[in-house]
Amino acid sequence: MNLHSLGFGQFFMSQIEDYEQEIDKIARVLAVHKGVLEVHNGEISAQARLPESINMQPTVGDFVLLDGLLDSDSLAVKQVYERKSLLQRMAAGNRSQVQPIAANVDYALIVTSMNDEFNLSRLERYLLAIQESGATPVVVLSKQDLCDNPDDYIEQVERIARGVQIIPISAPKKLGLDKLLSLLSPGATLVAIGSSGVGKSTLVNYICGEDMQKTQAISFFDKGSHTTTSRQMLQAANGSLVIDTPGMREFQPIVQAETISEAFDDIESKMPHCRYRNCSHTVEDGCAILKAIEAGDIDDRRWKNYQKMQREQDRRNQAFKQNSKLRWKKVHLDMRQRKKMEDRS
Ligand SMILES: Nc1nc2c(ncn2[C@@H]2O[C@H](COP(=O)(O)OP(=O)(O)OP(=O)(O)O)[C@@H](O)[C@H]2O)c(=O)[nH]1
Ligand SMILES: [Zn+2]
Repeated sequence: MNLHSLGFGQFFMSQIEDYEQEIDKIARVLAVHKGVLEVHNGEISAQARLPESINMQPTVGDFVLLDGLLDSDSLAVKQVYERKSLLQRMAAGNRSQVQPIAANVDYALIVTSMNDEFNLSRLERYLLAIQESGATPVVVLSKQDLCDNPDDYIEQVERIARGVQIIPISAPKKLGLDKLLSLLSPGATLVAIGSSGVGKSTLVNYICGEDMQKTQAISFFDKGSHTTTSRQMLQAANGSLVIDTPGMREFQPIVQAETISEAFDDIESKMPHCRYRNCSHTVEDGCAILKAIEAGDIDDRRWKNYQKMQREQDRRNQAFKQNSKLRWKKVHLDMRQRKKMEDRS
């Protein structure tokens, strides 16, 4: 066991300035608690403090440089390495704050159950966030044992997620496990995301093996003292790394305009065919979108979701702009204040 068995590779090596100095002080973040990180270097785990002056806020899956060896008494994070991928969303409740979910993920499993919980618009939103993150999305359709028509669900997903692997599973019937396991390779990182109760933790236990706690090389912190409200990384018996996340009630992905355009190309490619250049696609005669919806070429649901994501993107841009304006205002005020003080002295 070493850092490489935790997914450390060339991408991170190339960021190391002084190999001899740094390599023994690098670790991966297993969990984040208030101001304290649980880290592991493939051999031992440790806790590290998070100074306020850090270059970026670490999250589960990050590789960090510490200020000492992992067996030191008191450790702090010195640096967070650039990420291979970063899954994030807008914080629920605070519409101008970005919340990282997991870093350096290879596969992001969107878990959704084949029952009333199933929601294509939400799935679309998860898919866009993953596309933006740099990870590969996989759709896991859970609770197949409770469903009479799994093929209906699979077809619906296929329509909105072209080229994305779809894996129907049942934990009690042990269906789909082989397909899931084929994604796992030593050092690969997976994250499971989705609403509460869809079976993420069940899936993670399923992947990691029932007797995970015993077989695992990574010794995990006492689960009893941390509630399942926090994200954490576990290691499966075959050496892949799996991140469990708490259910998300509200999911606003952070996506660039280009990502939206790419994902909704079926919609945007019709817009130039509207009769009027500035068509609002609401009431106009000769609107290609309205026509396509009417003809059933575009799903009304998908159109609404597209519009919602566009609106959210506009609002985010506004909020970010506002934030940076405020920051600059403060910088200028500080500067003026300092100048005054200097003038006086
Ligand atoms: N019948 C059936 N039940 C399942 C399956 N997977 C999970 N469950 C059950 O669904 C319930 C919720 O499963 P969890 O794994 O805790 O769901 P979760 O997504 O981790 O939920 P949160 O931790 O709240 O986000 C549990 O009672 C599981 O036993 C499945 O494939 N079939
Ligand atoms: Zn139009």
